[in-house]
Amino acid sequence: MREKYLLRCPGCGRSFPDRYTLDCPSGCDALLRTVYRERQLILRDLPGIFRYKDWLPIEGHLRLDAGPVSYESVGLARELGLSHLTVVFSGYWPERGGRMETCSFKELEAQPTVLRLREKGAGVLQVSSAGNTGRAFCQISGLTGAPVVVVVPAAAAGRLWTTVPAANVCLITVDGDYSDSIAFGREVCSLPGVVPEGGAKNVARRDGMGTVMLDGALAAGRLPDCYFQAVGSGTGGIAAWEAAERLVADGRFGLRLPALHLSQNLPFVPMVRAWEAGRIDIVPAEDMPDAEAAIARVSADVLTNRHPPWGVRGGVRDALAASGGRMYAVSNGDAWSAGRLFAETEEIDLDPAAAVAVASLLRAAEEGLVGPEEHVLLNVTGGGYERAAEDLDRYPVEPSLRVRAGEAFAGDVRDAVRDWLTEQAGVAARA
Ligand SMILES: Cc1ncc(COP(=O)(O)O)c(C=O)c1O
Repeated sequence: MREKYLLRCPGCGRSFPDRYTLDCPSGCDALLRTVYRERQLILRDLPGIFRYKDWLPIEGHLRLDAGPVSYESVGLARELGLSHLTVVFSGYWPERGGRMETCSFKELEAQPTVLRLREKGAGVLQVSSAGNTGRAFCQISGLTGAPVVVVVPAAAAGRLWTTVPAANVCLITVDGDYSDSIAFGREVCSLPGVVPEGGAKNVARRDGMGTVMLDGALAAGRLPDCYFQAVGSGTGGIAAWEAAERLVADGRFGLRLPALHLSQNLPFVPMVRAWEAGRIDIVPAEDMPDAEAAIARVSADVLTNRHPPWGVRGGVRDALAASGGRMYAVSNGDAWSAGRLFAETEEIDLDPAAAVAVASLLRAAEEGLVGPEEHVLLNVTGGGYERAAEDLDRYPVEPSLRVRAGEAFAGDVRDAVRDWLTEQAGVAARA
């Protein structure tokens, strides 16, 4: 194969070149995958995730040193009675080399996504988010100058900050929840030149998140037996599975896929319920009854996606089934205690979502679902907020537009976004 990579549809088996393609041209209900020319992992002498450039859908790299950091746990491992616990940390922890200044693994997806879009010349990115993803994209916009339209629920606007000025962000707040932001974002993409980020369909997002598995396996010298992560969309779990399949094909890291141990935060646990009931589709009445009330009660609200890529070919359900995985429902109380234990034993504060993953590992160790000699990878998807608040500047991202509940993307609102796009095109032409 001449190209660095192709996209392949697991539905119809067709392969084709990438044009920031999010869907199979034949219309299959499947997540496209990247197939790279290099079958073995080559490490590049580049910063952050670009060390893994050969397995990212990009040609160049960004000069950003913000990748996952992996280390062998001592304190938490002793507490849990595990002999081989690799922590892969995404967040701010300078002593360990953690330089994701917005404190979550969403920076892993934002970096290759912004670069892929720029290389494909596809336009201006639109991202809908409940907080962490939007913040990560604002940060990468601030660092690279890439324009981005971010749509968030009004209640989440306070989570949108960066540690560098971000002058090329159009932040739109919507009176409503995450699903309303997604719906409004879709309308914004009807403007010529605005491209949806794509969520789980975006191969750059998944392969960026997959660097957690690559980094952890390199640090341990082998693939783990079990992988722990808290999930909302489950994209990180799919990414871990795909990266592990690549490492199996490489041949130097072991031949068995790690079992995915994925967790959600009670009372909103649609994927746990669908998995336990053996359902191919998430049935709202069964799997997320009283969704609004349930979402309001979780401590980790970034885990409350109502439309995860569950039953789609190559989605979360396939990843769990292929790897012999399992799911955990974690209460707020258990997550809180696990977060405190992690802070005591490893000496860094956690994002509430990462605390959910630690709680699931605690339960697995207690119940013998992982053995003391098994190799475990714990994906700590966010943390270091306290350190970041002490060390770093913080720039709130101010909303450019505030949209009322039910307001259509039309008239003045549409004109305002179009004017912003024209202004951005002028900035790009002058650069
Ligand atoms: C800190 C953190 N952890 C975990 C998740 C879940 O990620 P996903 O389900 O997309 O893999 C999120 C999602 O926003 C997050 O912000």
